[in-house]
Amino acid sequence: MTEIIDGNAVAAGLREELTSCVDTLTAAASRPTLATVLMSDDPASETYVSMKQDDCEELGIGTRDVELDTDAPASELFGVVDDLNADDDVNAILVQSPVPDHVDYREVLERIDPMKDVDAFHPENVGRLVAGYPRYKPCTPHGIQRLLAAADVDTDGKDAVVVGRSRIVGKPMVNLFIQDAPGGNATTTVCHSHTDDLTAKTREADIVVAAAGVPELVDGSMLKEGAVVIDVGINRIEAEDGDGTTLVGDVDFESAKEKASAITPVPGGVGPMTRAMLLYNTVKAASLQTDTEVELP
Ligand SMILES: Nc1nc(=O)c2c([nH]1)NC[C@@H]1CN(c3ccc(C(=O)N[C@@H](CCC(=O)O)C(=O)O)cc3)C=[N+]21
Repeated sequence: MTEIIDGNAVAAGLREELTSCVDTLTAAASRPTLATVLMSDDPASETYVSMKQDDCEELGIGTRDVELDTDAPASELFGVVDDLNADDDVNAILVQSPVPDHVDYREVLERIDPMKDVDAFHPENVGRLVAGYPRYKPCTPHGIQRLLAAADVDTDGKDAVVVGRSRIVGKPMVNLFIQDAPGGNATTTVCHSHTDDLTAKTREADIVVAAAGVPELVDGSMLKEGAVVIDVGINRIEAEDGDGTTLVGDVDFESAKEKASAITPVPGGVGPMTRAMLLYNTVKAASLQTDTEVELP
């Protein structure tokens, strides 16, 4: 029987455990607080940001909600980041991507105080991760490590194939997989759009992480029997009945399920874990900034 890894359930368990950390920090120091900055009219971005805000409220984490017009000058966004950096009541800052074309996202990321950078996208935090002493682990790959652990998948000595080399998923996933266990010590191959024979690589894998942003790229014929399949894709495509859009992953779930020993669904897999690890990093940020120890789950 193929295990369907329930990201909603694993994330809910983690949120529950984080609640006591939030209570400890609130009592001993101050309420952990996350600021979200949205500069987009994209309904998906709006939904993600409001889900993140709702998660915070559920745990007792404070929120700041900044929204900017998409035609505002970049300097206005920089000013918002500067103010949030300087605000001692704000522990964590997330500038939702994508930002409009006239804003250089890289400049935004480099402006965020690395101590408040709960996405772990600032070069200092990327550098620490690559060097092997991460401060914050990037939310999606960290969430994937937690999902694998929850499904009793030991990565140590396994062959992992990461499909996709993005800054926010593929690259940090590789870095976490090649670090020490738990969740690491995997022999890791990274594939991307210039990979000559993707199927030859994925067929060798004990663990496949599909993070290419290509709908249903990985199907059952590309998998080894018993592989563990993690689907990071969130592609909104036209519904088959022509009525609106539907959400599909980077994995063809039905055929992949026939081969896999365990697989994550979309929705309800990696997405909720990404949000849970953002809460985790926010709690960690508050703990670091207030010198208050908490036992992170
Ligand atoms: N600075 C920044 N940090 C991010 O972490 C970031 C970002 N920008 N920009 C966009 C991506 C995307 N992302 C998602 C997180 C959770 C779900 C999620 O919870 N999805 C649910 C619901 C999906 C739905 O119904 O739309 C699920 O998969 O079950 C999806 C997408 C974070 N991102």
